[in-house]
Amino acid sequence: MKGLMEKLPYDWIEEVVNLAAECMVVVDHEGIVVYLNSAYCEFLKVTAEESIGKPVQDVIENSRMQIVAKTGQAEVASIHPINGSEMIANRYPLYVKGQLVGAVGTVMFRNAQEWLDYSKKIQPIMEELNYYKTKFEKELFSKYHFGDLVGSSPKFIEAKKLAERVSDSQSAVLLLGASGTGKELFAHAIHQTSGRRFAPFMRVNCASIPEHLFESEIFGYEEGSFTGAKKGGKKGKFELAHGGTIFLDEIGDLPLQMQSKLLRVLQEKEIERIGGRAPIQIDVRVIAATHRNLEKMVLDGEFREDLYYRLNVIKIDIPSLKDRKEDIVPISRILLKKLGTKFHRYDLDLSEEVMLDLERHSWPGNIRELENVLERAVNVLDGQMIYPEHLPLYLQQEGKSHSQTYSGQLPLSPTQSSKLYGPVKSLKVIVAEAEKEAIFHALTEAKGNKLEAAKLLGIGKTSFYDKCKGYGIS
Ligand SMILES: Nc1ncnc2c1ncn2[C@@H]1O[C@H](COP(=O)(O)OP(=O)(O)OP(=O)(O)O)[C@@H](O)[C@H]1O
Repeated sequence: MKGLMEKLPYDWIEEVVNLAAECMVVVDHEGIVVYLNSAYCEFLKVTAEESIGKPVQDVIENSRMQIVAKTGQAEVASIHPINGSEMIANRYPLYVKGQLVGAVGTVMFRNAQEWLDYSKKIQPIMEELNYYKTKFEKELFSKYHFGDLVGSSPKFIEAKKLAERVSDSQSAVLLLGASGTGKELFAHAIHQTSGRRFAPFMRVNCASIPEHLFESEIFGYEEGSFTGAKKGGKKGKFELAHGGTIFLDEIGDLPLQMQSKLLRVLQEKEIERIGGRAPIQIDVRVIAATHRNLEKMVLDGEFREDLYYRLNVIKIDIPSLKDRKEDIVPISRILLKKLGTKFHRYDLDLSEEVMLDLERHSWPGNIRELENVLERAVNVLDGQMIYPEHLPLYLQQEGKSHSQTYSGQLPLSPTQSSKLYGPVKSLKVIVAEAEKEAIFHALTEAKGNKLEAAKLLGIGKTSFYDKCKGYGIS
């Protein structure tokens, strides 16, 4: 091999090194710089003259060249922070006639501009990756603890104590309660207190997955198992939850056919991907939740009895807000604190009248509805105290009808009337306000589902969307 470069004019060699090796440094056995090419000089903003003869660590920050020159161990594609940038460095020991005489180092990119161009391309990709990583971690790992479950009513304390006691058991848990009572929060807290807390928490909304996609979502599939199957296949939720907890939300909405498939997984403790040849062992703890009456569904033949018994090992009834009125104000205060942080509004409080209005309402949407009511109040509030006029119209009306029924002072004097109703507005404005409130109310009841909300209001989809647009409701 010797002499291969003999025909290469000497002044070409340097150019070739500059072009081919990008940034290059050569050190001797003691780690003293013996060569630094012009691209590296340019990048480091030094001259070759001032660098050659110096220990490499004095020329290149974070250098490990002196180590490689001693150990003879190559370091390939290592991340090397220089000038505030993460460079990719290769360090090779230099052997001449079988003797370790030093080391040669290169970093990718010939100059800072090249690096900048590259990092401009890579930056948005890294940001996107971080965004999905955080989202994935957020979704996959539970975030609530029992400390987040506010309430001191006996029924609620009983439910919370039972949940805490069974957290570490491997048995299935069935959470029963009306919509918005905190079933998902309970599921998170149980997982978070269990020995599985460092493993994933996977939520499956049985009501929202279309029937034809259920199997592939839950059990996954192998590559090429059907038209449109992703390359490399896909893991199902059970596989993703391996070692952790799977939360089967709205289990009462699971179609019968899917109930049989789910039962099989729970019995066999293994799943088979669509198009897969071998079963996959899984170890997951199941927590199911529903607002529906599963016992009645079993009697009506809508829910499999055997599945019901599998899921109903530990049953926890979560009380509705109307059955724990004493918790309404403490929960509201906690929610106001959270809203304060979200909207940068601090020391928010409830007036006496508002506390009474909140305690009087029946809260069909439970804590979710309470959250929406308070968020709305914070949005229309100027100071820190929430008064009845900051509540949605339907709550104001309830409050008013209560005072009308019980005050025994009807008809009201003009002063009383304007105190209660405020200044007289045009009928058009009053109708618009009432419509807006009705839309908010329906959206709360329908958990944000616009089609459902339109149905509740008895109007068409287009008309509903038009109204939302008109009132700036997104
Ligand atoms: N005890 C509680 N203390 C404070 N906030 C709560 C409590 N319970 C529920 N919440 C809040 O109320 C909202 C609804 O809770 P969650 O989603 O857990 O209810 P859910 O019963 O699972 O509802 P759905 O059946 O509609 O899915 C959430 O934003 C949650 O943070």
